[in-house]
Amino acid sequence: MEKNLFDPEVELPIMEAFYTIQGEGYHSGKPAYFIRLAGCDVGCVWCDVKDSWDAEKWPIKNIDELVDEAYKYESRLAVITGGEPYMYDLHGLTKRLLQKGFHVNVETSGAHPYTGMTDWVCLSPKKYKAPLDEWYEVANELKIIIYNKSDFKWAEEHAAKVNEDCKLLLQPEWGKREEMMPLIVEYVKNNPQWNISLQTHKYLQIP
Ligand SMILES: C[S@@+](CC[C@H](N)C(=O)[O-])C[C@H]1O[C@@H](n2cnc3c(N)ncnc32)[C@H](O)[C@@H]1O
Ligand SMILES: Nc1nc2[nH]cc(C(=O)O)c2c(=O)[nH]1
Ligand code: SF4
Ligand SMILES: [Mg+2]
Repeated sequence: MEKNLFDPEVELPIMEAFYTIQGEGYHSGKPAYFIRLAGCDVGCVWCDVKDSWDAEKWPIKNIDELVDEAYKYESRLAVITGGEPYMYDLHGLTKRLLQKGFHVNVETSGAHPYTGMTDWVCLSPKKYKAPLDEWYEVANELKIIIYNKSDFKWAEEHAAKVNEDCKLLLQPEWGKREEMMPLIVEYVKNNPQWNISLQTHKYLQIP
């Protein structure tokens, strides 16, 4: 990995941080403070935050100040996302959030090692850079993005690797949702171990 010019125990590159409603996945509908780390080397063609990829475009922010800002809001749920948050060691950020009484949920592709502490891990594997094996054991939720028909088979390959408590979710790629939703509905009706996840924040037009 590239050598960081900052100490991730103290500061991290941040694209944005905002209070909103968790729009997708198992915890959809819950108010949460989102921290979006800058930087991703996975390169999904359909990524909806490509602006996050180049970490150098974004400021390095102090972790204590970030967590103090999060603490001003009512919810004690924090979601760490990106970018790919595990490009960095998350020990410092997750420890500080937990000390302040937050539940710490993370969104990750699993392409980098697990660091720090979490209450909930949403693993969303990518064809462009496969998850490391360690993530299948820590994942609380497997969220597969359905971009084309072959992704159902690919989803099952990942489901075969996760732990037995892991929730299984299929989420349409946003640009393909009209084409893929009918297939997802049929698939979930026939394979009820899977549930549907929608990006409800996009329908609601909130961040
Ligand atoms: C932007 S990513 C950031 C976290 C991490 N890099 C990852 O991919 O899991 C957050 C979530 O959005 C999903 N996502 C990204 N672009 C999407 C799109 N166009 N349609 C549906 N879901 C998308 C990802 O699969 C992931 O579950
Ligand atoms: N409201 C809202 N919910 C989200 N859940 C996961 C998101 C992400 O980009 O990681 C996201 C996001 O960007 N906004
Ligand atoms: S891993 Fe996540 S942030 Fe990175 S390109 Fe893919 S969807 Fe975007
Ligand atoms: Mg998003």
